[in-house]
Amino acid sequence: MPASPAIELSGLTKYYGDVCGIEDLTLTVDRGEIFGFLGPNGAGKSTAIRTFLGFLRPTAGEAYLLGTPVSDRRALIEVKREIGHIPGDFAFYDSLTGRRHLDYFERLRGGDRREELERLFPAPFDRKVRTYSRGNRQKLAIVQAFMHDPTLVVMDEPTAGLDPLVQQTFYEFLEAERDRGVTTLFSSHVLSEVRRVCDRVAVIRNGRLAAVEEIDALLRKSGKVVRASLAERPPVESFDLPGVVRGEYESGGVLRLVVNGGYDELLDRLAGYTVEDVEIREASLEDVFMHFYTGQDVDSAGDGTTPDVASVTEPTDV
Ligand SMILES: Nc1ncnc2c1ncn2[C@@H]1O[C@H](COP(=O)(O)OP(=O)(O)OP(=O)(O)O)[C@@H](O)[C@H]1O
Repeated sequence: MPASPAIELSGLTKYYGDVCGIEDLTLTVDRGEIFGFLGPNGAGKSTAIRTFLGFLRPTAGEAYLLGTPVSDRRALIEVKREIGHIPGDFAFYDSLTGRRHLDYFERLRGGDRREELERLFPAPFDRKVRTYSRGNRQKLAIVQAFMHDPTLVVMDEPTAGLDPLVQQTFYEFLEAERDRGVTTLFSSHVLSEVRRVCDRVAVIRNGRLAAVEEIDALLRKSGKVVRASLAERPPVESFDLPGVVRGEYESGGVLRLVVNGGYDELLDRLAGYTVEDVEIREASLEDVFMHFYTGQDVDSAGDGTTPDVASVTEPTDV
């Protein structure tokens, strides 16, 4: 029998009273994936993680971890032995040293890989956590999440506070874990890191799933960014063409268009002006995000429905 998915969400919904945390999340994370949960502040990433790990009771729906329904509390205790977790707000005991924390987690769940991880993510383990920088707290959180050699690790913004070198070590570590068959899911609003390391990504917007995509497909779908310096400064609405999903003038006066097909029309239109310079490049994940966060009803399945350039608004903070 094939192994059950690492994570399965079925209509998972969580309301805090009247406030929507997440609504009707349905998705599957396969074994051995590095899966990204992307969304701006307040999108529902933490709520999703805390609900599918069983820390919050869902308002509706069900989650399965390694095939076990989270609502089965007894089975959940068992399956948690195979799971590692980095919460967004790790509640360390400030007056204890890092080492004492790790001793505690080792007694609780095991620590076969503790030494290896302490070497990989060194922190001042003999100092009290009170004195730790944000990065050192994160390193301690990483060591505790992986040291019992879990099958699945779920992390809420794990790289927050890590310096670039340690981030790099962390990404390489995740890739090596994937090669061993370990599944990791992490939330982020740092798009470059998701692009760098994830196999697939769920984009979450206002508590709902906006898309689940392979990273490559997401970037392909996002099309190209065309930056053009024009001698004239035609209104951005002049480029309200099929395939142009977003348009604006940058502060330096360069016209910037996110284009997804329909290049002929755009080139024809540009040819009507004096083009002093033009650059066409792959859209970044930031540009992709703008599709999802313009506040327009961009089709979540990405079937090409696009808002008019003129009505495209500034993206929210991602
Ligand atoms: N304990 C709570 N009580 C009431 N509302 C909450 C609570 N926790 C979260 N929310 C609300 O649920 C929604 C989703 O929040 P959540 O923290 O899950 O988002 P997030 O994507 O993790 O954001 P961030 O990146 O800022 O951590 C927000 O509207 C938030 O205000």
